[in-house]
This record gives sequence, C-alpha cells and structure tokens, in this order.
Amino acid sequence: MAQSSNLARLIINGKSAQIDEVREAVTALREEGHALDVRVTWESGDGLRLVREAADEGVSRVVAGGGDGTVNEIVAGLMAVASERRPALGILPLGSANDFAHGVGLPLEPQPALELALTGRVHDVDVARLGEDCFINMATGGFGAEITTSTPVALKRLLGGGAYSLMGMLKAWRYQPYQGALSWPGGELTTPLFLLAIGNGSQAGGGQCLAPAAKLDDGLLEIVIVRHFSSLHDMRQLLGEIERLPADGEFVRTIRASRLSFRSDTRFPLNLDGEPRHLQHFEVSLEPHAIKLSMPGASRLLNSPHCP
Ligand SMILES: Nc1ncnc2c1ncn2[C@@H]1O[C@H](COP(=O)(O)OP(=O)(O)OP(=O)(O)O)[C@@H](O)[C@H]1O
Ligand SMILES: [Mg+2]
Repeated sequence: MAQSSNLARLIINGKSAQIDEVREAVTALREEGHALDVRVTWESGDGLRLVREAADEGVSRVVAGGGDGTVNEIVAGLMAVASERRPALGILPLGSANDFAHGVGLPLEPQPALELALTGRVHDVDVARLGEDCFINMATGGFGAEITTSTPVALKRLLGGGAYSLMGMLKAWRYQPYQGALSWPGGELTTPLFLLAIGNGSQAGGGQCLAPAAKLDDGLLEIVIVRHFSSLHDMRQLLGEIERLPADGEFVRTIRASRLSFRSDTRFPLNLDGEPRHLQHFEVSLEPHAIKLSMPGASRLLNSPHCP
C-alpha cells in the first residue's frame, strides 16, 4: 500500500511505555485530531518488525520513542523498506542520553517532542550504512567506543579531570591501541588508533561533541582519527588538538568523506548510535537523503538551515 495516509505510529521502547507524560501527550495529540496509534517493543528486533508492519499498513510517519538505541533500530527498519514506501521519521526522546535528539535540537519534553514528531516539517537526511548495520548519528571506535558506552556522569568527571586522570585511567584499563588501516576517497592512513569517530550527526557519549561540523544532509561524514600516544606530554598535545580538530595535526586528523574503509589486526570495538559491535574490517558508506526526518528547520545539523 502506498503511504498516502495521515496515519502516524509511535513505536516505543517498553521501558518507557507507562510514563504518565507520554500517555498524556498521546491523548492530547489524538484529541487534536491526529490518527496516532502505538506499538510497544519488548526486546531487540521488535522495532525492525514493527516498522515493516507500519510500512505494510500504509503508515506515513513512524515515531521512535526511546533513546539512541531505539532510534537506531527504527532507522534500520526504515532502511529495510523500499524508499518509495518508506514512512517519514519522528523522534520522541526517552533515553538516558538522547545524543541524536540533543544534536538535532529536538524538544525533550514528551508533549512538544511528540507534537513536532507528528506535525513538523520533514527534511531529507543521510543515513550511514556499515555492513548490515546502519547509523544515523555517530559511530565511535577504540577508546571512543569505551567512552560512549560509559555513563555521561562518569565521563564528565573523567574528562573534567584533564590529562593526568585520563592517563591514569588508561593505565588502569591497560588500554591497548588498535592498529587501523583506513582509506577514503582521496587518502589513506595506517596508524595505532586511540579513537575513531565517524559523524553523520555531531555528538555521542552523553554530550561529547566529537564531530562538530557534521551535517545530516550534506552527503558527507565527518571522520575524526586520533592516533595513540604514550606520554603525558603527548596526551596534553592530543587533548589540545581534540579541541581544535585540525585537518592534519600531529595526533588528530579530521576528514570529510562520503565513505571509509577500515581494517584492523584484531576485532575493533565500535559503537553505532549507542549499540556495541566488534569488527575487524568494515566499510562505511552514506546513503544521501535516505530518510525524511521531522526536525526544526533551524537545526544546526542542517547544511542549509532555514527558519520556519
Ligand atoms: N521493553 C524493553 N525493555 C528493555 N529493553 C528493551 C525493551 N524493548 C527494546 N529494548 C532494547 O533497548 C535498547 C534501546 O534502548 P534505548 O537506546 O532506547 O534506551 P537507553 O539505552 O536507555 O537510551 P540512551 O541510548 O539514550 O542511553 C535496544 O537494544 C532494545 O533492544
Ligand atoms: Mg553529513
């Protein structure tokens, strides 16, 4: 069935299904006349199936209710639907970090968030494919994967402590660099890696803005490659470079490319929109303008933002 309807469907993580403000927001939008129905996930994989069902039933807009992991699964579900039948996407942020929602500049209160998800203007945004997975926000690897899976509070404390505490923690963790061979259109690099961030969106790890120039609609990924270091002196230099993100620094290299190929000597820890993976080899490519996302026109993640 073609998606000509005004049917909207909220697919919500079961963890958040009984929150009073969420129930009130759904009721309020129905009272405004929106045809909104709700499906609840129980476990991993449900989001994928529920998106497929929504598309088969002619739903025109799917709202992902949950954290970054839920958004990731709903996006993967949308990407599995043929583009001409693919519903648009709205987001009701209900996670602990909500990095994608923060980056986009979505409202975080359930009622305004659901209102925007259903009624906002849609913008075509890119989606990254990494093997069988997708990500819409950011993939982080190496130490980046570790920090984006730790809690925002622990991370803030750690980074707030500066180079000395970070060095101590790396020693305590016995952090070993991963040898990475990277190539992209126009360049290649083989280096011991401390951190890799591949941004379609800009922030991960509970507010860490690792790819500040990334845009969702420019057909490019902002890729930040951080080389490993061995002394406190090097680490200070590295932290300084991370602040500035030079194109070709001593430790930090920042690239904008539509694809990236990566190979390591062991399985490399990766985190895709908050979902952990371990891969020795991967290819990332971008599918331009793959999803219609309901978002503020003035979002700083749009290449050509426009006010409503
Ligand atoms: N009913 C449920 N209870 C618990 N977990 C669920 C349920 N339904 C789905 N999941 C799992 O929850 C994960 C997604 O969680 P999500 O990212 O939405 O929340 P979060 O981790 O709390 O938020 P954030 O990523 O912002 O910290 C997925 O891996 C999914 O498999
Ligand atoms: Mg981009």
